[in-house]
Amino acid sequence: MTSPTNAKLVVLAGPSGVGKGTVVRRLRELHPDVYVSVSVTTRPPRPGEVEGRDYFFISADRFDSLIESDGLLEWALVHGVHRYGTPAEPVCEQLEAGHSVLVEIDLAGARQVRAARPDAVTVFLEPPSIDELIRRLVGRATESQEEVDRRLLTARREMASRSEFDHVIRNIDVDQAARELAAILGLD
Ligand SMILES: Nc1ncnc2c1ncn2[C@@H]1O[C@H](COP(=O)(O)OP(=O)(O)OP(=O)(O)O)[C@@H](O)[C@H]1O
Ligand SMILES: Nc1nc2c(ncn2[C@@H]2O[C@H](COP(=O)(O)O)[C@@H](O)[C@H]2O)c(=O)[nH]1
Repeated sequence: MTSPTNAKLVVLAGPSGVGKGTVVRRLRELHPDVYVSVSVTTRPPRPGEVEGRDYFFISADRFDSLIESDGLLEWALVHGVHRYGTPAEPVCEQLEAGHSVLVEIDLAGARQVRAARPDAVTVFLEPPSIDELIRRLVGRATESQEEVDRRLLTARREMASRSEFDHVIRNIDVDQAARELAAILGLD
């Protein structure tokens, strides 16, 4: 898989609740043509999530088939519960067509992409503080207390990995963070 043009593969990672989804939504408002990969997941949809927009919600058997057929650029068991993966084909197609691609994934996935595609540009989105991260995760109110605790445990490990990334964006203000991400994607 090569990208003959200036098309970039940009990986956005960061702890659960830091605001990755929120920043990517703002990026899409600013740059409606940006291509954002849609992951597959074995997690059930949350209220309001739309198939094919937020995720492709698939069965564990289907996920196994995608792994076996090399259909995923990367995949991971995230927070020890559900599997998530990046479908390889649409990413390759976009890059070959000269379009930059943004993938929003966890730390394990970011490491796999970096190994498979050393030309990928990695971005870590960090919170202003751990207390603010907790406020955001709890305030979102989409997870049980048990799940919040699990995500915070993972978050502490992920925060320690920030120096592995090519860029670090501190998500204080959503608009500012989205503009910094756009600049990395070469959209400004
Ligand atoms: N800059 C910000 N200031 C204040 N609140 C924010 C900011 N960015 C995001 N939030 C809020 O934080 C919460 C978590 O954001 P979001 O769901 O985008 O996180 P995430 O990193 O995508 O999480 P996950 O990895 O679990 O999917 C949301 O309620 C969102 O509105
Ligand atoms: N390795 C991958 N991680 C992914 C992918 N898609 C999303 N994610 C990460 O999962 C967590 C949890 O997401 P949620 O929607 O259940 O809150 C989040 O941190 C995402 O970054 C993927 O394709 N591969």
